[in-house]
Amino acid sequence: SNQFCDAGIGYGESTCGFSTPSQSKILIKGGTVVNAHHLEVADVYVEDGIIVTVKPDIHVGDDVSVLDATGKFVMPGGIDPHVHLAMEFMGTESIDNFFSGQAAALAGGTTMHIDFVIPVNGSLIAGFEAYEKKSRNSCMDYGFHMAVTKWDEIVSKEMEILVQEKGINSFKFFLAYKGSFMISDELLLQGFKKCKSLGALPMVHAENGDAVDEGQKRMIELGITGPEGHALSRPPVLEGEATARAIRLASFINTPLYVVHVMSIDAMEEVAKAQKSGQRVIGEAVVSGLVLDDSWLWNPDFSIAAKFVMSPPIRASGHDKALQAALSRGVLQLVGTDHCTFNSTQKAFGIDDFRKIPNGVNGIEERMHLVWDTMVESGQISVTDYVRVTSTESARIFNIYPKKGAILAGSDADIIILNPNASFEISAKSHHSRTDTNVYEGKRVKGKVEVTIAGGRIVWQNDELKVVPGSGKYTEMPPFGYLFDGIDKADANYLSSLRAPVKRFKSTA
Ligand SMILES: NC(=O)NCCC(=O)O
Ligand SMILES: [Zn+2]
Ligand SMILES: [Zn+2]
Repeated sequence: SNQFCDAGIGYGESTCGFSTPSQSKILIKGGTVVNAHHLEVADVYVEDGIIVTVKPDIHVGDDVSVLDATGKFVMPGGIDPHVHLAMEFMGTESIDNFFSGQAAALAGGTTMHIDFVIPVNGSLIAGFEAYEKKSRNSCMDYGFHMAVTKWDEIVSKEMEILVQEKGINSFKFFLAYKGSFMISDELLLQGFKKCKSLGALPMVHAENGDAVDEGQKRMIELGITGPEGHALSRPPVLEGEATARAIRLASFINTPLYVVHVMSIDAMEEVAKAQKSGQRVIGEAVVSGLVLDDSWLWNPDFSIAAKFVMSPPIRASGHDKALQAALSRGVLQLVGTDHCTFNSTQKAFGIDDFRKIPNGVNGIEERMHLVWDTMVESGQISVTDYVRVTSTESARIFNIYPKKGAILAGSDADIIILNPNASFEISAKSHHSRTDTNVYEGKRVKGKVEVTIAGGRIVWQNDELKVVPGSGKYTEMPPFGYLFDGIDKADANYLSSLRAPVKRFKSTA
């Protein structure tokens, strides 16, 4: 049997679905091909993992697998910019590893994700090496962000090595999780400066960790120890404060900034305000923030309530709709998931104390469907905007466009075929994640990814996965992406304004 055949994962039938797909030539016929800037009815011809031609009426020989996409949308595979597979966190490890999480992703139309490397004892390089091992059984392409959790000359040097030699172009700073990942403003400033000098994008988890700590103590003193205490202990004002602080410090350094998982109106409005003043701030939505509300946290069944515990918390009804509107207005530019799954046993670590419930929800498999159903089916965004927020914008921000995020000649053959007329119900019974629950349980969605092609192979078709461990490639992401264009000119203008000579005289009075 295959060493990756993991009991509890239903990949295909008796074989675990590990028949090696052999289609090296594929023609997708008659679909509506959608890119972020344009949509047209055309055929797409793929050979050896690369898109060769996109135009109407392509004719091919018998050695080519033909897929009929008439009446369907042919789009770039999703890129999930925010994922934590096999993450050691809160005394345990998130249960989807690189293989199971990616298999789930592929079944849901996502063909690439960017994961967060966590340092080992503060060492970035040791963390990177650990993640190289974790990701060896990958079945789809992936990239890495790097978290920075302490500061010294070694860390600074390691950042250089990671950017210049290891294909990393983004660093995440946690303003929350006091006592573990949280960093000070001093470190944040040093980190921002270093990122800017390397052309790497700083990212922040924006919640005030000191205040969260205080809020948690307050809840425990009040005797509120259940999952609702999680939301009550870290209200939107703490997300708004940290978002504003990070944005203003980024402005002071004059670096672009990426705010991960914007979960509240408070944080979203800070992002909007900064953008309005011309600051380069990216706001990332996550699916849970767009479609869920916090009422679940008051569910009397602990195992139901606990599965919704993530940070920043899922907010009261109203924040979800406001975040959807922000996504359609362009205040939030892209959608991730923060997929970080813990099963019921792991969640139960916090049965007597919400502070011990491992934080995180699923979503890597559901994101493409939920964004389609919530945003496109409702008429809030166009089909081209759907491609932009689920794929293209990630590729542009992390500087891998148009290799990823486009259906263009020369791009990687990461493609989905979505049937807008099909619908299905999301359930832990049928999902492909290793976790035993699903925060979207029972939700019916319109629109279904019927085919996923990753790296030129058909990996998802007829509700069956054919995935190969080890077939996913690490995707290096070069520094100085588009967000850095012109930053040097702004700096030069600023410096020359400081050095404008002041004609000064000495007062004799
Ligand atoms: N979000 C969450 O609850 N878990 C993953 C770690 C993080 O992104 O903060
Ligand atoms: Zn976070
Ligand atoms: Zn996260």
